[in-house]
Amino acid sequence: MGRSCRGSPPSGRLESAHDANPAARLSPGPPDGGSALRAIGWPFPGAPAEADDPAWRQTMTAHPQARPARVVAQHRSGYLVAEGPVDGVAVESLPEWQRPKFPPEQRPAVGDWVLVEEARIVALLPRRSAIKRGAAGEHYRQQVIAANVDVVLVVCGLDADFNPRRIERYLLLVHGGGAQPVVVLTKADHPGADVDAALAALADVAGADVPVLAVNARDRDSVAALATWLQPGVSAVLVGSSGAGKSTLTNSLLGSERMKTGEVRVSDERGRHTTTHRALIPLPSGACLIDTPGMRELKPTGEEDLAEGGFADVEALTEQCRFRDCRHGQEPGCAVRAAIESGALAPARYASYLKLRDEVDAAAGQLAGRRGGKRDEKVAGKTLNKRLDDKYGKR
Ligand SMILES: Nc1nc2c(ncn2[C@@H]2O[C@H](COP(=O)(O)OP(=O)(O)OP(=O)(O)O)[C@@H](O)[C@H]2O)c(=O)[nH]1
Ligand SMILES: [Zn+2]
Repeated sequence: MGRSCRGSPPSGRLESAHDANPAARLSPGPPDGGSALRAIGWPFPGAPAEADDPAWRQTMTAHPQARPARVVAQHRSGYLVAEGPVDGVAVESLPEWQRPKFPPEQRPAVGDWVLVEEARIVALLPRRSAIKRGAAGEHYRQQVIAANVDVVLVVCGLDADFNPRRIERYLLLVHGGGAQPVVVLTKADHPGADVDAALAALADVAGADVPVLAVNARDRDSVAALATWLQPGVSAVLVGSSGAGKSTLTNSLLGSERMKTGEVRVSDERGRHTTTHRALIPLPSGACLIDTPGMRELKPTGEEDLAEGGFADVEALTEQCRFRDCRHGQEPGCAVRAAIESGALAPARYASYLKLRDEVDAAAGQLAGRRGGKRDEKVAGKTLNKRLDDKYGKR
């Protein structure tokens, strides 16, 4: 979504006019017409039953007694869900989600919207976007880190943390998940910060469709530049390495000091209180931040597209090599080497491309193996390798 509009808010489709409608009174959901849900990222104005998404309306019609709620956390045998900017409550999962064979990426994750009836989830509203990563382990898995994310703020400090390669990686992984990435360079106020140099270093990393902003995360006025992407109904997440300024940014967006870890108490199924991380943070702007652990180490899932995910320039070069299976070594007519020699392609960016390409390929092979079932793993991997060879040349 919003991929073509540099600098414009992602909420155009979220704000289609739905004025007060008498049907709202008959709708499931809280009596306030949905504003409590809206504070935690419900993507549509107006009452829940008026959701501007036919699939959502259909699911809600099938469960007229149920109420929409957002998943805040996964729980031993169920989920914690919230119906507004209040503590989550424990609800039971749909039985099929508990089956060991059920694909983990199809189970609700933080940020998913579900329909709840008497402390039981009765349906999952179709996911509109997802930030996924490949999960390490013997069996290849995809892990949904956060669902229904509209905006991903890729946070990177303009100090020693500044690393175009890491930003590249985040952008590749965010791409394809359906969310708009925005690069936020913090610590612009540091004496050593060179904003112009950083923007130049990111010129081919963040394409025309990825806004880049330099801010002082401690300064509310500076952070106000993000308002465009944080309008009502928008769900945003912050990604970035430790110390990049995510908490500082969150506090400035909140306009008040908040505990660093945002601990809150929730009731578990026995009515006991446990302490947990607050996953949905309503912002004064009307947007909602999803703060979930697990965003730190992002590994490709195998579904990323290097050309569309920020490496269109390098992919285009590889297609100009004289030999289709060029390995960009000593072959004559190699467009990649020529570009590096002429300075048109930074060696570090090319190295990063190769590394990410290998990671994506490896994950894609495992993914194909998994999708094809255990027995077919080799065959599926071969087919995929052939496709990759056609695409990238033999390696
Ligand atoms: N001067 C200045 N300091 C900043 C800025 N952003 C962050 N800092 C400081 O950098 C340090 C780390 O910032 P945090 O907000 O804790 O970083 P974080 O990304 O939340 O780190 P983790 O919680 O470890 O993931 C703190 O001392 C902040 O005050 C900025 O834009 N300007
Ligand atoms: Zn070549």
